[in-house]
Amino acid sequence: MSKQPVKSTNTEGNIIEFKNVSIRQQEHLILQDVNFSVKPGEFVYLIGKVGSGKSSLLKTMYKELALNEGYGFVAGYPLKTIKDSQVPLLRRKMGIVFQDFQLLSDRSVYDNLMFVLKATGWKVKKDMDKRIRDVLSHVDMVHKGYKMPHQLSGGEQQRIGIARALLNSPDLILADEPTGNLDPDTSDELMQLLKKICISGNTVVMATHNYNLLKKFPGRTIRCEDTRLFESKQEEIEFDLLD
Ligand SMILES: Nc1ncnc2c1ncn2[C@@H]1O[C@H](COP(=O)(O)OP(=O)(O)OP(=O)(O)O)[C@@H](O)[C@H]1O
Repeated sequence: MSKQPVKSTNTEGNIIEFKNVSIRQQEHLILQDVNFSVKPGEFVYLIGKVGSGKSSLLKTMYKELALNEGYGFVAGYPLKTIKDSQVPLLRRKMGIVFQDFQLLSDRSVYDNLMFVLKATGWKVKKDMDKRIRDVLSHVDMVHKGYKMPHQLSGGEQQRIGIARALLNSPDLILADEPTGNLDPDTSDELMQLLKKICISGNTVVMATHNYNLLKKFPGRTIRCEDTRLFESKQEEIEFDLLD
């Protein structure tokens, strides 16, 4: 009998749910009383000052940081009880986009993407080629597969970072300061791309410092402050206080 695919949502219909979670780095308490949930298809910003815990929260979601206190559920998996052997399965349900792109500099765009497909169990060359073409087309980079990363602009490299995140058709995109190294126009283009990906059915959680983007592309905003999370209404965000 074939295995049923793991359902991405919990019984409450949430793709992410945290209840009474505390997050620590080493011994230090970074966030406490973390309670929030995200429905499939939502776009959620995570904001807060430098060191307020945005990356730590994202890392907890992709199981780079252990969740020891409270209940955490992400894309089908309970974070506290997930087995080590299941972590690759969790990671396949999500695409992660980093500020510094994290492309392998010694190989072409195509080979960067091929590397991830091979590492995640793809075997059939024809299917792999098609998937690479599809994700490159999604980010308008279909003719750049032969380029080396250093031959691309920062914005183009980040498009490849997003293409890589999409390879395994994830339900969830986690983006940690994806526009942090980009100029304002390129940041806008990236945002439009992430919004398009969200509209096509993905859930997106994006940590950002870029409050101009928040003004231009308003959305649900969760703020990390003084070790706690707060839902912020757009009009309540004191833009000048956050940088
Ligand atoms: N590996 C680590 N070991 C110990 N402490 C850490 C580690 N990583 C982060 N911290 C600390 O945890 C706190 C939260 O850091 P985190 O990176 O989550 O914040 P952030 O809001 O994402 O900040 P930034 O906006 O600068 O990326 C900071 O005080 C940081 O120094």
